[in-house]
This record gives sequence, C-alpha cells and structure tokens, in this order.
Amino acid sequence: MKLARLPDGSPEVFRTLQGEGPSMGCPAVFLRLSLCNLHCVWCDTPFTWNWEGTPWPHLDKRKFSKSDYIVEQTPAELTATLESASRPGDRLVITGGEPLLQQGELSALVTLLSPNFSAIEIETNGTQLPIPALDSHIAQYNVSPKLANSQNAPELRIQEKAMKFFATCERAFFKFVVVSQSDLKEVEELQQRFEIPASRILLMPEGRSAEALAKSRSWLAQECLDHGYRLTDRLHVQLWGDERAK
Ligand SMILES: Nc1nc2[nH]cc(C(=O)O)c2c(=O)[nH]1
Ligand code: SF4
Ligand SMILES: [Mg+2]
Repeated sequence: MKLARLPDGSPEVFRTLQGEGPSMGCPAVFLRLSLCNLHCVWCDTPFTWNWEGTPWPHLDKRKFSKSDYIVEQTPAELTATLESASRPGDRLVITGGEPLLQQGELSALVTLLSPNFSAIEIETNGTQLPIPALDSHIAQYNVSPKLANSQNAPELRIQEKAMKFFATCERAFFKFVVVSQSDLKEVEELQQRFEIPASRILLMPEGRSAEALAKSRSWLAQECLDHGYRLTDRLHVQLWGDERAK
C-alpha cells in the first residue's frame, strides 16, 4: 500500500484524539494513506498528492517528491505497526489523501485488524464507492464532499453513485468544510439533491490555525442552529496547530 511517509521513513501512524466529526475527542490510532484523486487548494495534506511535475495549484505553492513522501508496506507489515501503536479501546481512523483509492489492500488490512479496535472509521472525499469486503468492517464514514471553494471541477468532486451510497448509509456522516457564508447554499443543494438527513450533516470551519478557525466559529454555529446541522471543530488544530502526525 502507498502510505504517507514521515521524515524518518516510517509510515504516518500516530495515536491522538479524533479531531473532527461525530467522534471528536475519542482516542484513536490514525493511518494516513498517500494519493488523492482531488486537488483542493486549501488541502492540509498536499504531500499526499501535489507531486513535482504536476500542474495542480495550491495555496502553499509547494511541490513534493514521491520518493520523500510515499512509503510502501503490505497489509501484514502495517498490521504489526498499528497494533503496537494502539491501546485497548482505541478507534482506528484511516485517512489520506483519499484512502478509498486503495480499497483492495485496505480490505485485507481491516480484516486483520478488526478485533484490535473498538471501531474503524474512514475519512473520505465521497467520490469512491466502498467495496463490500471493506464496507463490512467500517463502523463510520466521515464523508467530506468538496464544494466549489476547493477549486476542483464539479464533475470530479461530486460523484452520483458514491454520494447516493453514503446518503442512504446510516454509518455515514457528511462533514462539509465551509470557508465563507456563501458555501451554505451549496450544502443545502447537495442535501436536497441526495436527500441527506440534516442530522447526518456537520459543518466544519476551514483553517490550519486556532486563529483562522475562530474567525468563522460564531456564524457557523448560527448556520447550524438555523439548518439543524451539527457543528464540528478541528480539535487537533486547536491543540497542536498545523503540526504533522497529531
Ligand atoms: N487528530 C486528528 N484528527 C483528524 N481527523 C481527521 C484528520 C485528517 O487529517 O483526516 C485528522 C488528523 O490529522 N488529526
Ligand atoms: S480531497 Fe482531501 S486529501 Fe484530497 S486534496 Fe481535498 S482535502 Fe486534500
Ligand atoms: Mg486533515
């Protein structure tokens, strides 16, 4: 599997509190996979996709070399790493990049790991349909469909089949990254088009510092009250800023 590589050469595996979504605050081991099919201008993990020689624009104006930022391991190798990083009762959160680009190997991994974790969550951009061999092990999807503020083309960022699957899946929560108040119209349109229950919609401020998050908190809270949505913070950013593997 292609995994995000830390400076010491090891795969990006870390134990922390889930910082976003319905299980915010829960102790969890995180695994960060490399590769993404989208290219969000504000992405906080551009080292999973913004490779040297590619044309993708990003606010950081920085490119990454694949050899420095990808490490390969088999599901069996990773199982040992994840087990030794965990404590009893931990959740496992699989993120990226877009982890559902490597579903075959992910299925093998979660089959080996299921008994060791209280629940397995996947963070996804909602463009890929989960395969049954993987889906049967997943307790929660944190689906973050991208809005126009990400600057991806609409036909790339919204995929009908996958969105329909997640909209009807009670284990899927939709976490929209909101930059400005005008984004709310798009959230409402997606809610109506895919008939997503308001109780499974969360709004999350965009930001890689506590100061940036604080700017949108009050009006985002009011939007949640007005629409019956949930609010999620980015707890890890409040605690540790933009530090990697936290
Ligand atoms: N603590 C913590 N919580 C997170 N929730 C989603 C994350 C992500 O990068 O996908 C993340 C992350 O990187 N750290
Ligand atoms: S979908 Fe997620 S990982 Fe991919 S570019 Fe957007 S924010 Fe980054
Ligand atoms: Mg993140």
